[in-house]
Amino acid sequence: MIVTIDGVAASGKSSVSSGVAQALGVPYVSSGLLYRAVTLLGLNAGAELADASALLPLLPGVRLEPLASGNRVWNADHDLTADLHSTRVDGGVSTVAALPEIREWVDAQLRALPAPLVAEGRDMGTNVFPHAPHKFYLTASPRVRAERRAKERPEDIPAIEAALTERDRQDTTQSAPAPDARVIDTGPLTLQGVIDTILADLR
Ligand SMILES: Nc1ncnc2c1ncn2[C@@H]1O[C@H](COP(=O)(O)OP(=O)(O)OP(=O)(O)O)[C@@H](O)[C@H]1O
Ligand SMILES: Nc1ccn([C@H]2C[C@H](O)[C@@H](COP(=O)(O)O)O2)c(=O)n1
Repeated sequence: MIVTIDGVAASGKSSVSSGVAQALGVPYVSSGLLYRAVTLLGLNAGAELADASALLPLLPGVRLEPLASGNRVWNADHDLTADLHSTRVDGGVSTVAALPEIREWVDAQLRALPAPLVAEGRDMGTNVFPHAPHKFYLTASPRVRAERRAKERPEDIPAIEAALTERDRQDTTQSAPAPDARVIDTGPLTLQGVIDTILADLR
């Protein structure tokens, strides 16, 4: 069984997916971490982020470890995870995620994983696992998402909100909900409330 949880930036996808996966006793996979890892390696190498041919040679050592408690991304024996959620990576990741060659590489990594699993991102329900029997799509207003993010980042709420809105705009192409996804506005819900809503639907 595959459960897909897509949604806009900072809508709670990874926190909710982790909670749902732990309740089900299965792993979850955060596809955005792979796009973030490609971006980090590209930035560190001084590569042009819009040039797939400069990025693809950096990827053979990249491996995602889909633990239910939190995913980790490795480049050979170097753990990249702690560096993937920086403002620097946020600023470049949409450029990388727009490259068809990089999307193909990410999709292949995800499809190679064994079911059952919870998969989160933007196009899990539409493109990567279109036949998944259970699909969800998380939303919340930019202000609500920025207020949540501000608890984890040094920037102020208006700056975070502006960056999230810009990333939503850049990611629009791959971010449409699947027609058969249940859309959940997480704004009025607690994190546990969203997890419980999904678990109730699955039962
Ligand atoms: N329903 C909720 N109520 C309150 N806080 C929440 C809720 N959902 C998520 N959060 C908090 O919002 C923040 C962002 O959540 P999370 O990182 O899971 O989102 P995301 O969609 O995976 O983000 P990104 O797109 O940047 O990878 C976290 O601090 C998380 O604890
Ligand atoms: N399936 C996916 C997952 C992610 N992306 C892109 C778009 C995001 O800006 C970026 C980082 O993802 P996040 O950590 O915010 O979930 O990666 C995508 O295009 N498709």
